[in-house]
Amino acid sequence: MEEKRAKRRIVLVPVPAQGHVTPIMQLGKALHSKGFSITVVLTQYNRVSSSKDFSEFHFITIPGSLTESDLKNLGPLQFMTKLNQICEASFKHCLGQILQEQGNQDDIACVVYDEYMYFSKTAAKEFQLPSVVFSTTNATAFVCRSVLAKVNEERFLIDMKDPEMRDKVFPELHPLRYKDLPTSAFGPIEGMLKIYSESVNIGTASAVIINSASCLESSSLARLHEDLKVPVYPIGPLHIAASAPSSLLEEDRSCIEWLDKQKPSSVIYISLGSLALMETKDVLEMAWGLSNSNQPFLWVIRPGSIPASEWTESLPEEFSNLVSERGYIVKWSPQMEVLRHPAVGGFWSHCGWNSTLESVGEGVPMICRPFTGDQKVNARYIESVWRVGVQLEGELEKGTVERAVKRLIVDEEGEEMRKRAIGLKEKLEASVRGGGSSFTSLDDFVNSLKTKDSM
Ligand SMILES: O=c1ccn([C@@H]2O[C@H](COP(=O)(O)OP(=O)(O)O[C@H]3O[C@H](CO)[C@@H](O)[C@H](O)[C@H]3O)[C@@H](O)[C@H]2O)c(=O)[nH]1
Repeated sequence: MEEKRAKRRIVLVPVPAQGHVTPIMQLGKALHSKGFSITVVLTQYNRVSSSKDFSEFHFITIPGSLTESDLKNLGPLQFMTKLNQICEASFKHCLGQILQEQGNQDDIACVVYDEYMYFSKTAAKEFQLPSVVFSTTNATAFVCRSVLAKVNEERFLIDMKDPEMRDKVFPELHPLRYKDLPTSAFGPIEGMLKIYSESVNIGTASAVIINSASCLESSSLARLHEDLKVPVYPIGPLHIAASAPSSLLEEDRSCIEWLDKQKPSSVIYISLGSLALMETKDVLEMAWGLSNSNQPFLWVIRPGSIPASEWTESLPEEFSNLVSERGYIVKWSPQMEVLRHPAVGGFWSHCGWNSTLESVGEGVPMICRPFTGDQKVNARYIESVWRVGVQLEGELEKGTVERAVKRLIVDEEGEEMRKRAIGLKEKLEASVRGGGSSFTSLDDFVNSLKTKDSM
């Protein structure tokens, strides 16, 4: 194949939210280490601060985008729809400017955009630049979204309301049940299906990069490759391959000192990611259950995640009493460091894909309480495919919370899950090492940028 003059710049377009910013910045770091210059196009909302890891990256903010209060008012689904409408023109303008400044169109190797920033593909096409989709969820969730984008909306709505159907396995998506499908808690199903069909329609994109590894989901990756008819590159877990701190919130490191005082594998760490919200009654059931389990716990409660509360002040005194006995609360933790800490024996998670990879990547078993979207897919896989966790389904109740904690931290069953999680950790580490599947996949992607016919 003919070698072209090396194109050295990659333009990244992240979704402005923690769970998406983190992996795309890690991808940027991985590509930078392969010799590419990185330009990150940001919206005005949730900007990445340029830490030393990204000091050589070029950041551009496109004007006219949405603000934090827009997110609150619109909710994530509408926010993303609107963001895609607003950003299309400003991104085209921005790309035009980058090209003009460089004076050489050939210098941009490709535009890598988060699958939910689908406006990017139009601009890339207009300037005849190769575009590549980056999925921050896993391949199984991508397959699900492709299936959902094609369902009969009316029929699907009826099925999803039927309790018997909800427990049934969805055709061709074994072991996922109807209730495990990545439907959204953030708005009506119609809006969600529209976003899904936009995001899975990869248009003229020439490849898909996924933050996953073939040891986790080889059949979904194969299916995706077959469906999309373009190369699919599983290059994760990126937090192991190219760790790069990109927290949008300030981390409270005092929890590490607290962990230092706890016994090995005794602490349950609780964090529901950057978007999930909690009901006051659930917070209380959790506090009761955790307290009754007699295990120490470290709990991240994000400001604004409890209704009518800046932080925890609207909760009754009972909550503080329960927590003060053996718990520690922070607003935001250095999560990867927490999961690596020997005192941590289990992770109560909403099962966002980053948290899932980070937990399995440290061999920590999980209590799964998914909230929305792909988290339900991940929870099902954690419990019944990888068998490294237990899922809490239905109403949250202090008795079930207490039992789940004991199953994970105290019982033999938890020990078995921990062993399997450590087994997966080893496989994941091997996949990003020289010769491993994700390592090779990243190399294949980089090589594809150098050959004329593959883009
Ligand atoms: O106290 C905390 C809590 C979280 N994190 C980090 O924040 C990220 C959270 O990401 P994730 O677990 O994926 O959750 P969300 O923020 O909810 O992520 C969104 O994006 C993910 C990737 O697309 C999806 O899988 C989720 O469903 C979606 O909600 C992780 O890297 C954590 O390490 C911290 O650093 N400190």
